[in-house]
Amino acid sequence: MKGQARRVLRHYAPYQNNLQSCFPVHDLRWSVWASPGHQAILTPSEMIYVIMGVSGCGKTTLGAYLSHKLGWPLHEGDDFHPRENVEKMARGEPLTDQDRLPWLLKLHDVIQRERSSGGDAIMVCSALRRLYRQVLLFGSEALTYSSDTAGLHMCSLPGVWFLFLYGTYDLIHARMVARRGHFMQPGLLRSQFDVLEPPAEEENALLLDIRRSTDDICREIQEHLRQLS
Ligand SMILES: Nc1ncnc2c1ncn2[C@@H]1O[C@H](COP(=O)(O)OP(=O)(O)OP(=O)(O)O)[C@@H](O)[C@H]1O
Ligand SMILES: O=C(O)[C@H](O)[C@@H](O)[C@H](O)[C@H](O)CO
Repeated sequence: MKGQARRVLRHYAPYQNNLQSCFPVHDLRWSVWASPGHQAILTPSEMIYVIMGVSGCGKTTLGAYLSHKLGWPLHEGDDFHPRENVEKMARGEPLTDQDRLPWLLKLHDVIQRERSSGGDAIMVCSALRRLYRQVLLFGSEALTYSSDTAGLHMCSLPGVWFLFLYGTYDLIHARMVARRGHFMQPGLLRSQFDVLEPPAEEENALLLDIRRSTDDICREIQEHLRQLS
């Protein structure tokens, strides 16, 4: 068992009898689930960074860079879109919630697999709306809660952090126009901003300004990782 996991178990042992129901401990990289009369169960979940933001904000660029720096596997969300979605975007039509849902569920499965195998990983996914992020974390369960309940209780999972790349429309549009050979048209950027719901703090989000270089952004993420360890 890892040193950190041992420390976590020691810390929570005295409180175990007072716990009324199963609950996740949110601020730890290791997931600990405890319930009355049961030993805390340690599940193997290391860190998963989901790089999010509108099209053209630099997700793929940062994902590749970070994956190389950290030696973590990279899951590129675009590779999981069904062909119809890619064709739709290439025609200049924005995706709807219905188009995105099966894609988000597939990405949820990837996150689940990584969490249960205890590996670190990076995922690139626009994750524009809060509900999309909840589907990434909780799968179809996120759809069965009312928005109030979901807003209160289903906003984060231990060991999964959203890295939100933010910047102005003009900066991102200029980068998209300069980019070559990508199916996503700059004309779709406005619709991406229309749908975007920036992540709130309780969603385990780190906000990263895209005016900085990829290397600078990467350093901040490495610092974040050091602080959590
Ligand atoms: N920090 C940065 N500084 C300057 N240019 C950048 C930076 N990050 C990315 N770029 C450039 O911006 C463009 C968009 O980046 P990228 O393709 O990584 O965005 P994306 O969010 O993955 O887009 P999409 O969601 O459409 O696939 C690319 O041409 C890339 O080289
Ligand atoms: O949610 C969405 O609308 C899509 O994921 C888009 O963000 C594209 O996949 C991406 O931007 C193109 O690479």
